[in-house]
Amino acid sequence: MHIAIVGNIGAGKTTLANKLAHHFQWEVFLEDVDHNPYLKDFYDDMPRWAFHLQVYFLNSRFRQTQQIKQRQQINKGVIQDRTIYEDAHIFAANLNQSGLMTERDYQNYLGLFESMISMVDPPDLLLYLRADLPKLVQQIEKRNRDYENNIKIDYLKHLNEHYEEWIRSYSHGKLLIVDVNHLDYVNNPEDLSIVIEKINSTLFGLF
Ligand SMILES: Nc1ncnc2c1ncn2[C@@H]1O[C@H](COP(=O)(O)OP(=O)(O)O)[C@@H](O)[C@H]1O
Ligand SMILES: Nc1ncnc2c1ncn2[C@H]1C[C@H](O)[C@@H](COP(=O)(O)O)O1
Repeated sequence: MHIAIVGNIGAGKTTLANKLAHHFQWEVFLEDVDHNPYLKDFYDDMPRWAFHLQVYFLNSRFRQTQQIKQRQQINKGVIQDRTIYEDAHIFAANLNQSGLMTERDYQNYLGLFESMISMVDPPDLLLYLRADLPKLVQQIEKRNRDYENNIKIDYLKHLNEHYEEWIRSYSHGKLLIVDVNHLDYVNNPEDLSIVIEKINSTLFGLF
């Protein structure tokens, strides 16, 4: 079983991924953030570093998908924090449309993505955490990563628009949308139970 958690920056993916991994006793696969050599530079100067960051994320995410495939082959459950789809359909697309990644670099990137994607298995369940801008801002501030302090509201807004468009057309498998605006699964165990019930119901028909 493979559940992938998707959503905008600060939506609560990592927090939920860890909690679900604990609950189901499955392995968790997180994003390569702390050792990412481009992320800080990217936030300082997006046009300069957009292509480098996308290639880095694409490679690290692809490597992760292959590790997840191996776990699936031996019937291990997996919770994944963010997918390779989001790199291309959300982040790279947004950078290109916002004029922060040139058409030449974007097409080069998409060629690489297309070559890789045929080797990627979709998750059994895509769990989209939908959050409005105030919730995202509040949670990004709460996490307090210094390089994210200057993220513009417009950047988050455009990412949210891309998420909504992508989710509308998602067709690779089961999809569960959870509105997290009024959920606090950090401090409130009942809120976590609500999410777990929804997952069980969507995946196994249990409630
Ligand atoms: N539903 C929630 N309610 C309250 N706080 C949350 C919730 N989800 C996440 N948080 C807090 O918000 C911050 C960002 O969450 P995180 O899981 O790192 O988001 P993401 O991985 O989506 O970027 C963390 O400090 C986390 O404790
Ligand atoms: N593909 C990406 N392009 C740009 N930025 C990205 C990409 N994938 C992740 N990020 C950024 C967004 C955040 O600053 C960190 C971690 O993501 P989070 O949603 O907080 O887990 O990396």
